[in-house]
Amino acid sequence: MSKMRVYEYAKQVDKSSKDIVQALKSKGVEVSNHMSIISDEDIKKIQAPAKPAAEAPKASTNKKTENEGKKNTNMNNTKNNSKPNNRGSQSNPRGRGKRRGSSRQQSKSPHQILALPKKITFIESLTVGELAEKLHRDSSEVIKKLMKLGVMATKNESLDKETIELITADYGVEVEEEEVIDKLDIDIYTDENDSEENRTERPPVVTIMGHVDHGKTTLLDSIRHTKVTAGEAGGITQHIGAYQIEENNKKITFLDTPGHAAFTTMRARGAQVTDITILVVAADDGVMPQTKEAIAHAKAAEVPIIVAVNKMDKEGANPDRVMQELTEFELVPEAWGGETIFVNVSAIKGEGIDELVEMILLVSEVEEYKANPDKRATGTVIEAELDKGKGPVATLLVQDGTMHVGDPIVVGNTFGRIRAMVNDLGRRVKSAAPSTPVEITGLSDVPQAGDQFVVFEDEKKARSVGEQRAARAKDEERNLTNRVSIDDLFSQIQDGNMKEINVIVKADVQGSVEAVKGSLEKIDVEGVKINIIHAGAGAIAESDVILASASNAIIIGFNVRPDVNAKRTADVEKVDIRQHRVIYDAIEEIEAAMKGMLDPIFEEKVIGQVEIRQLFKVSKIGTIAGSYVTEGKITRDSTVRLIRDGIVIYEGAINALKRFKDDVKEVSAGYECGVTLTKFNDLREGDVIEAYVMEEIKRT
Ligand SMILES: Nc1nc2c(ncn2[C@@H]2O[C@H](COP(=O)(O)OP(=O)(O)OP(=O)(O)O)[C@@H](O)[C@H]2O)c(=O)[nH]1
Repeated sequence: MSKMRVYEYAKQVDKSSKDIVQALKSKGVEVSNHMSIISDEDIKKIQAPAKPAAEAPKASTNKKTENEGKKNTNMNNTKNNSKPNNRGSQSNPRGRGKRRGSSRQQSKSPHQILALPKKITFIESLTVGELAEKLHRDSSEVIKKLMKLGVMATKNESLDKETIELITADYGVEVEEEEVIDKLDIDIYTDENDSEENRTERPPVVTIMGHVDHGKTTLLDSIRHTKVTAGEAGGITQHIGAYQIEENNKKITFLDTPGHAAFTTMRARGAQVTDITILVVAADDGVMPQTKEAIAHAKAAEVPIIVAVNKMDKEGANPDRVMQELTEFELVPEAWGGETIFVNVSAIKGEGIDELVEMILLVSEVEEYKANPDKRATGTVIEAELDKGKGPVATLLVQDGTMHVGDPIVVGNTFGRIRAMVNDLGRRVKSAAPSTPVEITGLSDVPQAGDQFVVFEDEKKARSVGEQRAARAKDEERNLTNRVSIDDLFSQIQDGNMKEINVIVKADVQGSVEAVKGSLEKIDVEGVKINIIHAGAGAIAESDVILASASNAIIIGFNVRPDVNAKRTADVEKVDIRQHRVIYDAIEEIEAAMKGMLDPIFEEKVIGQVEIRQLFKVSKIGTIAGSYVTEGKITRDSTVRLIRDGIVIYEGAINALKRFKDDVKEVSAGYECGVTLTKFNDLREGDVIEAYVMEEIKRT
């Protein structure tokens, strides 16, 4: 009994919480409101010497009951006399059970006091009316009590947990929030039949990540060819998105879906499949943007990293430089006193593969990956597609338990019975142990990569859960009206739906990233926090959009553009990408949106993309970009942006747009053209010119 809330104490001594807060403050006790927690010592400070210490609970309870009784009688009288209609309207919107409650109240004589319940329960929230009913009190009485606490609520308004607790405490009624068990959560159907002794060693699951062209695919192929003997493979290896090798009777599972995508999509969907990440860094190129991104992903997932320094056969190979560069990311080689394993390899020549495999086994020995093969299987979807002949096919990674042909299964929002299983060697198998990837058929629909699966005990249950999950997913999709966008930030903040704004920041250079981050964090709009969930240098990638979609975030791009995939995904997922060239503009826009002061804006509409294929230097004119319109069209009067590797190099106007020798007004997709830009000559082959116009957008 050493701690209580201000309002509890206030009730005991029959004073208002406000008075108590003031009294406490005047004695130097730091309290902010009725919910603040105070100790016996604090209480002592404000107790007048004449008044005995806090009344014995018994006495105060009695007093309260008396009080409540009186109030209740009054309320009933008032209502009966002056508001006869209220009652009818009150029972209207209620459900059956609830109506019974109110009719019970109705049948009582106005003078008869209904006892308060000892305890009430609720799920998530209650409306004022529902709470009143549970307390056997009239709504207007509860509304008055709320007013006293400074809460203005109508009968149909929902109350949050804290307010429900306040009111019930005021009545001296116990309250408990009931946890809802989601019958459609497949986790609850996993096989409970588990114990530590049943868990045995399982193969590690390895993902290969690294910068474009550093040799991920070549390394995966090389490992597979070196370690899977031709005889075993029967000459045909099957691409199922993952494969297993065996070395010294120990297996290793490799995911060969592109590492980053696998990581981001799966992690965005809450799945963690990777045990070890191989970070491939080309010895002649060193640490590059995607190397950094890969490190960030692996670290966020707390997955151990083994560095494979690739392309050692190349003349310019400089493994020391790679090591040096990686120390900045806390990847320090053992030779230099660190803990990170570095292996020099040449994927193309198959050199260093043995050592790499050995190191993977070493890490897995240390980490002791375990699973229980004697229970119903659970795991994650690696890949899935619709096959014309076979129907939905999915590669599943069994993460725990053993899967058998014939098992009833729920996979994401679909279900089925496993008709056939094929392993990575293209062979039909009857069962799949932990860490084994298998391609299955027999599902009723195509699941998504990253979906979880659970083998069920009986098929009927699997069907019922699967069907309901599918229905719910459909509903959710329908309800996914709008993700957060700048335009509706203010209304969401106003509605109280938005307490935190998730933001992803992408900029051309790290310096800008830091600057944008810093300024965003400084924005101060009452009660709303900006939460930067990811920030980095480089183009806006699909993984950024997926992350934004998973966390309902806005992407702010500073001097960078989304690539094609990112743009497509952003359209589908309705992710708001805001692009700016001046940091101040970006900050101002967010701040204005948060305050509901957005000016009517012109929005840019990209009308086409042009790829520069060949350059012609003409002494008087400058550089002419021999180009090809890949998408949409380019017009003479459109504004253009020159993009190189996702970074905006130039923004301005077209100087001349020609087809052959003629000036033209516009050129459409599929045609070649010659372009010169106003006051800009540093064009390169492979650059992309994006043409856009500004359109006024009507706010809805
Ligand atoms: N000399 C040399 N070239 C290599 C080696 N490994 C890969 N390459 C070459 O580097 C290029 C890129 O290799 P990939 O395996 O496609 O690289 P990646 O990282 O999978 O590339 P993306 O899939 O585009 O991200 C190819 O031309 C390979 O032949 C190596 O060990 N030595």
